[in-house]
Amino acid sequence: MRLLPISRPPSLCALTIRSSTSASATTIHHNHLHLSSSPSSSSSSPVQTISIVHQIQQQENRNLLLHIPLEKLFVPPGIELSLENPITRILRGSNIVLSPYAKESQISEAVFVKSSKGTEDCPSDGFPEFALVGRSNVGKSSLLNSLVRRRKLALTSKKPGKTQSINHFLINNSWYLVDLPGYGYATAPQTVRTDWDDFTKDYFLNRKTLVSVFLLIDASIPAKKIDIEYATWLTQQQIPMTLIFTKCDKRKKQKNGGKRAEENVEDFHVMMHEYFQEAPPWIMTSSVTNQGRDEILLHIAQLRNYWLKH
Ligand SMILES: Nc1nc2c(ncn2[C@@H]2O[C@H](COP(=O)(O)OP(=O)(O)OP(=O)(O)O)[C@@H](O)[C@H]2O)c(=O)[nH]1
Ligand SMILES: [Mg+2]
Repeated sequence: MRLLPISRPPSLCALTIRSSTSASATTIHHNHLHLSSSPSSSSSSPVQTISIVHQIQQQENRNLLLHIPLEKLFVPPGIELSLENPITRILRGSNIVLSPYAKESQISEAVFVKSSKGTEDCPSDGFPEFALVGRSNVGKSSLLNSLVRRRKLALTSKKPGKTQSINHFLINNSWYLVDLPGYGYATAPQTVRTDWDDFTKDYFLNRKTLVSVFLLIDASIPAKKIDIEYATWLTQQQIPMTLIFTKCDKRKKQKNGGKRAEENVEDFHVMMHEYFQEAPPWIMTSSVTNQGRDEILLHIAQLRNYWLKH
């Protein structure tokens, strides 16, 4: 098995940490991060260099290494990374560190509850919820179906603009997945589109039980300006956001920019770099191969369980 590193700008390759003790080295075991101390020969100052290496199994059986600097990891609430706590699991195909809160992640029941036209109409039982948003056709409804392992719970379509309201799906009778209308192009008239945008943004700003917005980005094409704008808006409004890269199963095509999914993901991070003070959680997925399904469910579980306890 040959592991090929992805080329990337130097700024994204490694994090340098000042340490009061001797310099340290990092050993990576697949998705585990293992920090350990060892003397450094290349540096006279006590400096520690750490990078996280990710192994991503590609559809065509290529293995790629994805380097994630420590500062770009998403450390969920409830844990701290330190040399005293040396082995930490990173969710495959993501920058998300696993915490002890990631319990009871699997879905045993999913029920469509209601379609709402505004935040006030949404269910009022206080259960925590996670909302899927993204450009029309990015794969929101497909991802929801993949997560709940039902082919047709949320309606999908090749034609953009299928989902037109706030749709609540009750999971395990204790939390919600919420399917939202897409932004960007849609076959609906401009006035109706503006309406969706308004009520979606009002929902983000005013929904008290919203734990995280899942912003879906199509990884089979280069990032769109509108995705950057949406991510920036959510960040500016301090709305918790997880970036979900979709369609990672698709092969690269010249007409779509000629880049592999992980290269488009990397480009997106580079473009967003200046807007984020802290790295948001991100994860690579496919609703065709179900890549990332268990990982998203673990991510949801740890955010949800922490939210319920605090
Ligand atoms: N290859 C591939 N195709 C996908 C994936 N996810 C969705 N699609 C396809 O993309 C198209 C749009 O999927 P939807 O799930 O309806 O997209 P949506 O974001 O809910 O769209 P709107 O409701 O219109 O905003 C469909 O033809 C899906 O089959 C994926 O992971 N891989
Ligand atoms: Mg949809």
